Amino acid sequence: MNSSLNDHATTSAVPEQPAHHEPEHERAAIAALGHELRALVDATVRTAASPDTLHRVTDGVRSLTRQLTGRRRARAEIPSVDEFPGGVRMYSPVTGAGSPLAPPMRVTPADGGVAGTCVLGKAHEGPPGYGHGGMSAMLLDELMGWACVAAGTPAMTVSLQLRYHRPVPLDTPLRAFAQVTGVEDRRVSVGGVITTEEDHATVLVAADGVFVSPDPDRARALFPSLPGT
Ligand SMILES: CCCCCCCCCC(=O)SCCNC(=O)CCNC(=O)[C@H](O)C(C)(C)COP(=O)(O)OP(=O)(O)OC[C@H]1O[C@@H](n2cnc3c(N)ncnc32)[C@H](O)[C@@H]1OP(=O)(O)O
Repeated sequence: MNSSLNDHATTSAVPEQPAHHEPEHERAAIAALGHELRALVDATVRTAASPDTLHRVTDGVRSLTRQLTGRRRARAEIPSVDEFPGGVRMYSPVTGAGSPLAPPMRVTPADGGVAGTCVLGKAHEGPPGYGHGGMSAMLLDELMGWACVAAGTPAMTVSLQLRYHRPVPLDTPLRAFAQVTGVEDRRVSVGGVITTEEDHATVLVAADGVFVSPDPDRARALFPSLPGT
């Protein structure tokens, strides 16, 4: 599960006949393209190439984009390769192996909560050499959503408070951690932090969030393609 409840789906093209492929085969292809696109994004924001080179690359990228033809996913359509809520989200802007925007963060269970590891690059920069504050918020929001799922209470963010103690370094292995701290009816309280992998004791960013499990009618309206809604 993750926080990719946005409109990126409307611009993602899918293979013309995805049903003919095994999910793992499809996921591998999606991840391979995502990997190359992230490399392209990284090269794009780091390059000092000449305008001529940039124009030539622009033409090449435009012709590549034209190859992603076929049926396009509808706005609220859940990809067949995904497991929502609570599993693989191939195009999540935080965890998605197929997303050119994602670091991507790898999520695993950890003592009483969930841990997320990733490296932010130049494309995620805020202050020179450090991560954008919005990226930290996005990483934590996502991971705190995963903590809700891990606690058996899938829920959406209704409030997120961030405290930025130290800048988050780019090109450095990071570790985020999130855990549910309380559940009251449909309201779930969640805490989260970001540290470096090297130094778990120094908190760079801390967050407190309130998440709410939508009532069944609201869930059906929000996620019409979710099985069981
Ligand atoms: C289903 C799982 C989906 C998982 C997706 C991954 C999520 C990852 C994290 C995200 O990024 S989510 C995206 C950003 N969040 C949103 O877009 C949520 C926008 N908000 C909503 O759509 C609705 O508020 C929501 C569906 C979450 C809840 O609507 P409901 O109509 O089901 O609940 P309602 O508004 O009645 O509120 C339920 C309880 O929460 C309380 N509440 C609402 N907002 C609150 C708030 N800000 N702080 C504290 N409590 C709050 C509210 O008072 C009430 O308390 P009581 O039950 O005691 O009356």
